[in-house]
Amino acid sequence: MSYSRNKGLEINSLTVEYQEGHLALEQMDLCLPEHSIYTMIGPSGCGKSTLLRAIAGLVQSYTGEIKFNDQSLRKQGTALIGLVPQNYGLLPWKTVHSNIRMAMRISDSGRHTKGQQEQQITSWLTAMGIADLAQRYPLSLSGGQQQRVAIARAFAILPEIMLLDEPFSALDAITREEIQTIFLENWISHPTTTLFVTHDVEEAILLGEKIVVMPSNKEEPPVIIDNPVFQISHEDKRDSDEFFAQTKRIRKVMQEKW
Ligand SMILES: Nc1ncnc2c1ncn2[C@@H]1O[C@H](COP(=O)(O)OP(=O)(O)OP(=O)(O)O)[C@@H](O)[C@H]1O
Repeated sequence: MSYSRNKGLEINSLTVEYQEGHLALEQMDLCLPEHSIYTMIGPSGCGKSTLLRAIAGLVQSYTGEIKFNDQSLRKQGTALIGLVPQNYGLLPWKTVHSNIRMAMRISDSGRHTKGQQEQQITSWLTAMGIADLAQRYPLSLSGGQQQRVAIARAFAILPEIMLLDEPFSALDAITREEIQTIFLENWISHPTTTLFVTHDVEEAILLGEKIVVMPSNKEEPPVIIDNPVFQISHEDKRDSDEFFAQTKRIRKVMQEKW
């Protein structure tokens, strides 16, 4: 299936200042065409989480513009956004199932029947390998299990924009590879406009159509790198010459910009 690419997500001159004199982001510009997936890496404190939180509407005191298909995201309800935050963002007093169910109820606005929603929840929990945890509460789960619930919840609401803040950081290496594959398969069948923050260079190369490298100097613009590895079939990526060349290229940019 081919998707039209509208303007998508546009960040124009975004500046966030939590405390006077301390800029978390300074005049940042970035564009992600609709239905694209970009990965982002950057040094700690360069403003990656702040960017995701501003797009998601959790940070409102910013200057500049954030638009999706020409509509300002300042207006609530402009676009349905799925956010997987670093702290997972689960409600501790709700079970795993209820956490996902509630997000779907809020976002669905009558598009799907209760039965269809239940089917979706079961299918996402199964895909994430946590179907047996449906009736548990978040605080009784490991970090990696909570992370998988947060990912299942973000997928289940079928968002127009997906924002992920180091979503696989708490997973062991094998589970991480499995979930990366599931994640990418899902993105291919539902190509939501996606910005994926990671500290892992390999993960950035495996999952991004383009890779955004944030500089440590906030006055400098992000470096956007084309990623030919994205075109290679997922299981062959790690062993390809392009993957090694891309790793070298990105490390060089990191050395220059961090
Ligand atoms: N709620 C807040 N109040 C004050 N300052 C904040 C707040 N949140 C973040 N900051 C500051 O804003 C800057 C950017 O933080 P942010 O969390 O966006 O960086 P990051 O690139 O996501 O870092 P990391 O990779 O460590 O998660 C940092 O200097 C941080 O200390």
